Amino acid sequence: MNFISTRGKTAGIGFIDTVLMGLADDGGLLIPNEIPHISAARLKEMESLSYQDLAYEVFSYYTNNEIPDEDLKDLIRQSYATFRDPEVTPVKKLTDNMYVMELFHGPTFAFKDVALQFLGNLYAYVSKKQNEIIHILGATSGDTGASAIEGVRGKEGIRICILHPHQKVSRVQELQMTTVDDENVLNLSVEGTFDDCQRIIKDLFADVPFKTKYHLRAINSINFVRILAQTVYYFYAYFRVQKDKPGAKVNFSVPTGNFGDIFAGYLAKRMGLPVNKLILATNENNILERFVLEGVYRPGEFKSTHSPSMDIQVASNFERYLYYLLGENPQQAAAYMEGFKTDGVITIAPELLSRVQADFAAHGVGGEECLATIGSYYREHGYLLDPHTACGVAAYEKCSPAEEVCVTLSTAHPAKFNESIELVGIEQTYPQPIQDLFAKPQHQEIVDSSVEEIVRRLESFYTK
Ligand SMILES: N[C@@H](CCOP(=O)(O)O)C(=O)O
Repeated sequence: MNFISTRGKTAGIGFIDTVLMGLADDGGLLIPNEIPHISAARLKEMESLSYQDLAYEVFSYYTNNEIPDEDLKDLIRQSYATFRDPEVTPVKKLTDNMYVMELFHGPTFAFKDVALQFLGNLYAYVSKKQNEIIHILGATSGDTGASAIEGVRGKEGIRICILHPHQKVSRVQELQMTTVDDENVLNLSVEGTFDDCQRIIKDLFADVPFKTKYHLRAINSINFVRILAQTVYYFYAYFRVQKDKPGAKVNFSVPTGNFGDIFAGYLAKRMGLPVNKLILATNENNILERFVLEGVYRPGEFKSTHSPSMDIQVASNFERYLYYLLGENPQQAAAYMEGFKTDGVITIAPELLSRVQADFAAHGVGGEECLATIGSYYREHGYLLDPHTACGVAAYEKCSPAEEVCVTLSTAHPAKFNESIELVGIEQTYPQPIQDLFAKPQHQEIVDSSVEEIVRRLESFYTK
């Protein structure tokens, strides 16, 4: 196993180097040179593994023996010991054919912890073993930032800078990031949107001399390890459902903005997990829905919604999927991405669209629909959905036939988005770690959205 770029000019990269490279040096995204296939017999044997053992098994297909077994097990153990639920990602049944997989039991109450607790520990491990300086640079629409900071705060040999869009994340998301007072953390609040933050990050990672000089490392889902760690919970949920409904075909409804979480599901399917349909749930920023329905990938006008973590126009991982859709042809993938850069649109042929629609269904959930879903699940099932999960549930209702089984990924705890929960007229009690945030001072610098400004702030942070 080694890793190659979707654009074909970077290849033969080992696992640790893939982690460190983040974005491929040719500007593409790193992917395995071949997707490992797990046989049906082996899947059967994996059914009763604990979350940690399952993670070890899935990671082992990719780590290329670069991390000794005991060290890998230890990294996994440490990473999931911080979760409040012993199952890590418990699966709850809400109706006969509908399950919710709760991904929010980690330290920052969002699914990002599943991958970023591991990646934070892995960075610390590599930094120590290889005497590597790790300067993490990331962009967030709210959840990734807090989770990445939590994963590495106070860790020796590591500095982290996170860009978030100024006043476009929820109050709790902002507090989670900016109340951290460790010296190795810098929060830049960018006057712009998440897409501006992500564009800056990608420009800086694509500048190989700059990236090398400052040892830039990625925590966003451009980093393949993010995808890999998120793949594990698809296996976990599928096996839990099989226990309840042996032989059931399983759909997954996935709230997604950057296409990372749902791409992890696609990868699990390509590895042999019998995933039926992947339902792509998004909000009014519905570029991905339009792609699945019409075969046209074109950013629209940015809208602030009840589900700010999905307020994204340009989805980072789309390029990984495009590569597979184009028959693993890097020249074509590079040409499509070049076309997107110049014309701002990708249009695929009808035969490719049929393939997309064989794998995915999609629904962009409106604001009223999102709030109505929160209200009805609270009243009818006594279950409080966060607004992103509510988009997942609304998309499940629209796209998954009633007789089919579906798992909706619950990506965050509702306490992170009280602004929206209040609008439904529901009063919630915050978990203590969230309540505590309101009394803490904040640390952040408000900056404009130019690359030059960010470089200036980074250079002063790195040379402190
Ligand atoms: N929704 C994300 C945006 C960044 O996505 P990532 O999966 O690439 O980290 C967030 O909450 O920050």
